[in-house]
Amino acid sequence: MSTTVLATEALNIGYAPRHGQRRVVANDLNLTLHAGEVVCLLGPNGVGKSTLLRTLVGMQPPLGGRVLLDGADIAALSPREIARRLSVVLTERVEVGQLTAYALVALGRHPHTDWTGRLTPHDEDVVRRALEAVDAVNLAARLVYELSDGERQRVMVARALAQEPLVMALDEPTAFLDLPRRVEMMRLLRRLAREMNRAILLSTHDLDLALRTADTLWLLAPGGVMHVGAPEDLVLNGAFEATFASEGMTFDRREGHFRIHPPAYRRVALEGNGIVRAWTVRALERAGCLVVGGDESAPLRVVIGGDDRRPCWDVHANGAEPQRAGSLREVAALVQQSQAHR
Ligand SMILES: Nc1ncnc2c1ncn2[C@@H]1O[C@H](COP(=O)(O)OP(=O)(O)OP(=O)(O)O)[C@@H](O)[C@H]1O
Repeated sequence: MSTTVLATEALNIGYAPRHGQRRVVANDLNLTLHAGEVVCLLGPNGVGKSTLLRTLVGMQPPLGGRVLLDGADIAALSPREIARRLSVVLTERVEVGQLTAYALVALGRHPHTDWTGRLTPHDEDVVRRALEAVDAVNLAARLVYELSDGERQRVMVARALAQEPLVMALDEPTAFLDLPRRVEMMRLLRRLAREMNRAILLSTHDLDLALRTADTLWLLAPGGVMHVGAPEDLVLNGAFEATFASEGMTFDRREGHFRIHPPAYRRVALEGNGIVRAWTVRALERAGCLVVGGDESAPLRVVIGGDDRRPCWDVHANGAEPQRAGSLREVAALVQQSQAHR
């Protein structure tokens, strides 16, 4: 197993205001993060992901236990000592005034420069390599406030990289990004972990991307219960499904994604296979149906015909003459009509 760069010992997290009630979010967390590893911290809203992340990076004191950064208790390290080992990328937009992307990334060298803050040729080299690593050399001279969300996020990751940390912690780095940019960001983080041997910890609500990208999931369930494991193990043992269990939604273990079930569903037997079947299931579920196999009995039967490029559907309702549909919009309309006439 590779080097442990961050660990917790019997860590309790939460809030202990001077006036008011103590609020425990999770207790007795014993977690480890290794060099070269991508860990995704997942959990439903309000379960405590940000609280844990803030405690791990030393921005919030623990209620009990310790966080060890590179073997040292983070509570005993100075901010500069922490910054040499750990960098943080937060979701909130930081006010950067008139800084260029280059100047912002160069700020990442601060923990390594002398009191004048002057960059040595080595520091400049590190900044250039950080920009290269996130494919942002062409953004160097641009003002940060003019960048798109995706471009700014890459520059923020470059700033974190320029710190040359052992651990990079990112709070929802894919928030505000469109799907291609989210995939790109996750790929980038994965590559940085592998090629630069960084440990990367990120919190996210992107369940699908986390399942596909993370080496390890830290799954924080309601009540502060933490499940740790490879994504596939946590799907197979049911922890993933249980953590996100919600009325009207079930997790499809075979496909690895959640299905949304409208509350009032009607059974529809579906005959047919392949890609047309998959999209027909989606359309029928959206129309409020529970789709069962073609060999099961149901008041409605849909039979797929044609081929993948030009499919058609025969809708049989309660033994009446079948009606032919040339699109899934028509299938949904026929299903709804037959419901109205029930
Ligand atoms: N400053 C605070 N003082 C007291 N309780 C707080 C404070 N900040 C957050 N909490 C509570 O701690 C719990 C965990 O909050 P946290 O923000 O860590 O959850 P989260 O998993 O990051 O949520 P989300 O996914 O919605 O961002 C919540 O019940 C929240 O109300």
